[in-house]
Amino acid sequence: MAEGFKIEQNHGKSRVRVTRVWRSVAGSGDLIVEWNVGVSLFSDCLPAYVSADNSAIVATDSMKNTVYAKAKECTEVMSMETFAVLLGRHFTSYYPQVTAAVIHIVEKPWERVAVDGQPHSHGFKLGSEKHTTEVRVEKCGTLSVTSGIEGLALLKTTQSGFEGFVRDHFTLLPETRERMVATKVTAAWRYPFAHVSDIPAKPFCFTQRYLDVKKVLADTFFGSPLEGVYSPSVQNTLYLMAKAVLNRFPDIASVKLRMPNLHFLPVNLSSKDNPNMVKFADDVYMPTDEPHGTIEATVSRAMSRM
Ligand SMILES: O=c1[nH]c(=O)c2[nH]c(=O)[nH]c2[nH]1
Repeated sequence: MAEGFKIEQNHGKSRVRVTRVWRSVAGSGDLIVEWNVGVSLFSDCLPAYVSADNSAIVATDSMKNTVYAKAKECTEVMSMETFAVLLGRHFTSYYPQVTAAVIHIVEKPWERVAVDGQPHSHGFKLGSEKHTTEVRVEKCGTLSVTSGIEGLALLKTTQSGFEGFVRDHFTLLPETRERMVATKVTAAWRYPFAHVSDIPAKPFCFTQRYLDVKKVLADTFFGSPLEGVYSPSVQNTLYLMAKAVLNRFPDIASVKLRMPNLHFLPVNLSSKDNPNMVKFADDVYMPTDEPHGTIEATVSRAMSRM
């Protein structure tokens, strides 16, 4: 409470870009990660807002420097979830006035290349979808860790339709059992670690889990290699994808999926003189993501915490 007003505040540094290289990691050559780090600190610094007293403020410039200093200290390979917990623990234990820290990281998808079928010891190329994490650490050690995927672009040329929806005065869309379906999945799931002491020591468990969840999501979207699986709507496919993740990983309590419906519109072109210039036969489409449908849901186990 200040001067009769309530103020909730936090401050931090966004888009701190850091690259860490670990040299000659056993059996695989150099390892590189490129992280885009966001730090938000919740601290008792009301006087800065109310009476221009900056004495409790941790400079956002110092937060940025801390990211580089801690990356330097990480001499062993580390997942970005573990790095985020490490940063959160540092900020909440080093500064008395900091009550909580939220660390957000997006990893740039550098992937090791193969040359003549052999993994390259120090060559990488950029992939597409990104691994994300958000970690909140409280001073008392209470923890929340979510991980996610951003930009997982998936497409099927068939085995998709959309029927039985509301038809009214404004409806033009024909019903179909044959269409393309494409999306760019954003996913987030929460781990069960409730305290900083619960974080597992195994360095790759978060990274491996990210790869496993991504595979379950994509495999469920596509179905088997030859027949595939029919999608009656993006909504139903989203639900089946989330359910598959929850069934496969009992320690994940809830999954949030955002799946835009990126349209491929049938192309029919005609004029009075040329009525059949381009007649659509499931072959020529106009891709467009503007506008696009937005389908989003969080699927949880009953009694989950997310
Ligand atoms: O899978 C779909 N879900 C919708 O909600 C929707 N709405 C729409 O126009 N096309 C589609 N497709």
